[in-house]
Amino acid sequence: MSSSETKLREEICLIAKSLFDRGLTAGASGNISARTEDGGLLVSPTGSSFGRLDPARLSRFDDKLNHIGGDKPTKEMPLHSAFYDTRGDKAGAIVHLHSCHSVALSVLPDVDPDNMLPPITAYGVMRLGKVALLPYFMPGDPAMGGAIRGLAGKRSAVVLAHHGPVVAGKTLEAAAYAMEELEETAKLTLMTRGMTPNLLTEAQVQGLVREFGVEWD
Ligand SMILES: O=C(CO)COP(=O)(O)O
Ligand SMILES: [Zn+2]
Repeated sequence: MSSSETKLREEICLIAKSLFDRGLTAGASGNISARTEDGGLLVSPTGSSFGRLDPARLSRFDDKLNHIGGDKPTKEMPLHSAFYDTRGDKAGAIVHLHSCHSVALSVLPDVDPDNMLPPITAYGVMRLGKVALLPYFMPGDPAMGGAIRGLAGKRSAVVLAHHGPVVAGKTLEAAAYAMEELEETAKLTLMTRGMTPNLLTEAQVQGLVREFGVEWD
């Protein structure tokens, strides 16, 4: 095994444990994947806990998405592969969690499905762009992949209603950072709901879009 793959396996498990330890996903929920140097994928096994992923047991796929090693992969492979297929180089890793505030916001009325998070903080806008709210699907339903494909690669982050957020990043670290901003922004949104908070203005949002190349179309 290449040293970069050994390093990536360790990074996946470290980041997953950090997310789990801070309560961003509980029990055996969530899944994570990252592109390997040879164009394949490393993926968390189905039924595994983010608190105890084992680098040696991660599911390994080749560049044709054949399962070539490790434990049985997450049942959300169609979700992950839809992001990789539609976002090209912009998707080097995918993180899916069951994060409390994101899920709470996903079930409230009057949430804009095209842009579910109000522009409260600069980092929320910078790291996420517009976040789409997708309808409910049963966990493992391959139709989730179809819903992601329907976004045509224009969104790096979505929330599945009654379920949880999914974020694609260029790197695993970028995907994790964006995921943390998503959950923090959902929390701030709930904390300030009904209080008519001041939001970033359209001009301030557009300034971030230009300066940081945020996807906002
Ligand atoms: O979050 C999950 C389903 O949406 C967890 O499923 P897996 O254990 O198969 O990854
Ligand atoms: Zn899930």
